[in-house]
Parts: sequence; structure tokens; C-alpha cells
Amino acid sequence: MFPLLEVLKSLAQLSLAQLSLAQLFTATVIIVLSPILTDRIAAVRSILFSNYQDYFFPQLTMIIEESDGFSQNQLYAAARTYVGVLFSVSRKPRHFKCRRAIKGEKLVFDFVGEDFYQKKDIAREDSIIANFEGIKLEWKSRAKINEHNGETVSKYFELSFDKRHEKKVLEYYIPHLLARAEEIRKEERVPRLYSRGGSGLGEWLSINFEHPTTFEKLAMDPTLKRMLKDDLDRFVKRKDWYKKVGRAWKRGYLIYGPPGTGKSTLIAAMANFLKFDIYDVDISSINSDLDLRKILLSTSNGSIMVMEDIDCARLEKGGQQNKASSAKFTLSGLLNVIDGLWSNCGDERIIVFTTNHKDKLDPALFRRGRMDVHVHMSYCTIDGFKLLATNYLKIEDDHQLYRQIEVLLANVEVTPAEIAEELLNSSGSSDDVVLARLVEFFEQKLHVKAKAAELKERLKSADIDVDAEGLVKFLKQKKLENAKEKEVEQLLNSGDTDIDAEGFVKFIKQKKIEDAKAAEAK
Ligand SMILES: Nc1ncnc2c1ncn2[C@@H]1O[C@H](COP(=O)(O)OP(=O)(O)OP(=O)(O)O)[C@@H](O)[C@H]1O
Repeated sequence: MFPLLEVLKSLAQLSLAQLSLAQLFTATVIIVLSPILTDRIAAVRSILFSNYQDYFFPQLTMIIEESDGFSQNQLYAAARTYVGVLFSVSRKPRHFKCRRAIKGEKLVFDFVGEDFYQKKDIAREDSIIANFEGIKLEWKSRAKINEHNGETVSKYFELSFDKRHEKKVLEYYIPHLLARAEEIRKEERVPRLYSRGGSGLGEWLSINFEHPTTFEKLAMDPTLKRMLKDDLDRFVKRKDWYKKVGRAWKRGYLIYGPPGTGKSTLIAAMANFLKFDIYDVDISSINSDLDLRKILLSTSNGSIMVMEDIDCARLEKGGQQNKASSAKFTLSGLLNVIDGLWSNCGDERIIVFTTNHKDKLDPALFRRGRMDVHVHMSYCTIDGFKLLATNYLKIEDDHQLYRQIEVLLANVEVTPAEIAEELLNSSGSSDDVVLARLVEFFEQKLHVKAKAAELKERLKSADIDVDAEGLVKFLKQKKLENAKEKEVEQLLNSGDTDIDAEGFVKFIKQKKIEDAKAAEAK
């Protein structure tokens, strides 16, 4: 160890009162005359300075925890955004994390928290200084570590500043931080897509949500699209209005329509439009009302909580009357999150439900004020088709086949997903060829539709030319097969079966061959 450094360190540990003039003089001379030691001397100077500071101006330290064990601390989330940006604009501290997203161009700088040092076994020492109207504020990222397994228990920030500035920090700096973090989120940030992972219910894994879909690229009824954009725009601008009328600042959307009509694509467009994070909630993994509340509380403001295929939720009976309902996942628990007491937690929240079968949903979900906006994603119309043709083929003007396509689309049900798939597979061909192929595709669909309608009509009419006996036989056979399958399943589940494993494997093999043959025959 360098002896000069030792001298300086011991000097630094003395309080000012204990330092004689001679000692101070010696220290000053060493500092001035030792340019090679600049870095180390700077460290010692800062220790001396902080001792002096503490003596005359005691510091206050504010703890900002990530969570209170129940819900996410919005101030922590804002601080993380804010401090991250401090790095990109200030001189970097000695340790910081630097990364680049898979598709991102910008470098991202992250504060190195104590848990990082703990895990890597490096000495902890980093912090960053912010300046606010002449006030020096020191940010430190910390973590509580489990002594036994070295895992991070929780994270928090320490914000230290001169006690004299307490009022100003609380009244001006903290609101400034919140507003700044909000600005950063809206202007610069790429939305993130969260999905539940990890051990706890509230634990989310996330990635940058770099989905290319915007409203401009979305094939849907133009009037509905405009209405939706205006609605979202109004929603984010009406913070004061919601407060004034005493309503929670949230909005619910029910998006319904057949598979492939763009329900998920619309959600992506909404997130990109608002620059909101998406929390993708797998409805089948929710087992109780309590689960749902925990999930809700672990999401942040300015986000979209998505529950796809809401008709598949395994909602149990038991509503307001049942006091123990929080142990089950019930309709009333779901409604409570949409417009009950629990819907009031957080601000600027959007909840989206999607379904392919609106008719299967409980009417209670539609009661006025519950799902504010119902969006029907329909089969492709000519407007949607033209937009897809512009997206994929860059056709901007009218095309001679559009009139024919319009008539066809009015008579067949084709999803935008099907058209997108066809367009994707036709890359490299001329526009005329691609559109002609699509006309063929629609005509084929029209033909199948006409055949099915004809068959239905003939079945209804008296003069059916159907081998009724054969049909009955076929149906009986099918019924028998289904019943047998069920029986086998029951037997296998019951546990008291004496399974002949070899025979079973033979049976499955045989079944596989039969299925393959049947598929081939088709
Ligand atoms: N309205 C649309 N506009 C543009 N592209 C679309 C649209 N609908 C579907 N697509 C294309 O089809 C793909 C599948 O669509 P998407 O997953 O959004 O449909 P969905 O209605 O959510 O289907 P599902 O009910 O099966 O989840 C998208 O990735 C997109 O490329």
C-alpha cells in the first residue's frame, strides 16, 4: 500500500477539530505536489470534505423502497428512470452497467446497485450526484440481501442531501423527479412487455416491446380507428377531469372478434400510441381473487393490463355473498378490479379484455361503465384490404382488381391475418400477379361457402339425397369412439388400472397409423 495514501487516510479519519494547522499544511502540500496521485487524492479530499460537511451541515437520507411488500412504490419506479438518465447526461461514476437492447440503437446506462456488488463480491462504493437549483443530492442504489443464500430481498434508493434543504426537496425536487420521469417515459422510452415469471405472483419478466404495429398499419374500419385514437388521446389528457369528477383514472376496453382479425395487433398499436407498458396476464394461471389483486398491485401506472381470451377464465361461483370468495377466482373478484374498490389503485390504467366469443361472456361484464369501450374486430373489408396492400405491396393508388375484390370481400369471411399471410408468401411477384392470386383465393372460399350452404339447404329439404343410414351409422360410430375415449381416460385417472404397457404402446402406434391414413385420404 502506498505510504502517502495511508497518511492521508488517517488524516481523513480525524475530525477537523483534531487537525493541527501543521497537519493541514502538510496535507495541502502533498495534495498540490503529487499530481500522479490525483485520483487517490481526490478520494481522500472527498472524505475530508464529507467529514467537514457532516460536521456543519448534517445530512438527511431518504429511503425509497421498491415495494412496501404489497404494492409497487411508484416513486421508486420514477427514481429508477430518472437516475438512469442522470448517467447518460453526466460524467459516469466508476462503475455502471451499460447495455444495448436487441433491436435498440441507443446505449442504456444503469445504476449499479448494492446487490450487484454483493453478488460479484466487489467493494460497494458508487453513487451519483444530482444538482437541483443549487442543492447537491446524492443517489445511492441499495439492496437488502439474504445473508444465507445471497439473494436480493428488496431494492431501495438512498437519497441524501443537506438537512437545511429538506422542505425544498420534498416540496419541489420530488414532484420535479416524478414529472421528469413521466416525461422521459413518454418521450424517449420504448414500452416494455411484462409477463409473469419468477417465483412470486407479482414478479414480472420484461423486455422492450418493439412491435412495429401502429394505428396507421392496422386494417380496421377507419371510423372506428379514428374514434379509438381520439378516445385514447382524451383519456391520457384528462387527468384533472377524472380527479374533478371523482373517478378513477382508468379505462376498460373489450376487444372481440374471430381469431386473426387483429385483436392482439390492436393492443400493440395502442401501447405504441400511448407509449404504455403492457402487462400480459395469463388468465388461466389466476387461481383466486387474491391472485388477481396482487397482480394488479404489482403493475405500474401508465400501463395496459391485458387479459386475452377472457371467456376461458375459470371463474368459480361465489360472489358478494360469499365472504371467503378471495380464495377462489370469481366473477365478482374480476368485476371488483374493473370497477370496484380495487379498480381505484393507480393512475392512468387501461384494462383490455379480448375474446373470440363475446356471446359466452357473463352480461355483468357489459354493464354500463364496466368496459367503457367495446371494439369489434371484423373480417376484412375493402378499406382494410387496401391498407394491407399498401403495407405489403406499397400500392398507393387504385388498382383495377379492387372493384372485384370489394364484391368478393362483401360475400366471404376472410381475416386480415389470412390476407397478410398470402401477401407475405407472394413477395417477389408483381402486384398484378399477387392480387390475381388473392382473387383466386377469395373465389375458392366463396365456392366452399356456396357448397356448404347448398348442402345445408338440401339437408333441410325433403328430397335429400343423403345416405341417411350411412350418416346415422357414422354418427353412432363417432359417439361410441368418444365414449370409449372418455372411459379409457377415466380408467387411467382412477389409478386402479392394471395397464398392459406393451399392448398400450401397440394400440397407440396402430391409432397413429390409422389417423395418418385418414388424413391422407382427406
Ligand atoms: N387488423 C389487422 N391489421 C393488420 N394486420 C393484421 C390484422 N389482423 C391480423 N393481422 C395480422 O395477422 C397476425 C395475427 O393477428 P392477431 O394475433 O392480432 O389476431 P387476433 O385477433 O389477436 O387472433 P387470436 O384471437 O387468435 O389471438 C398479426 O401478426 C398481423 O400480422
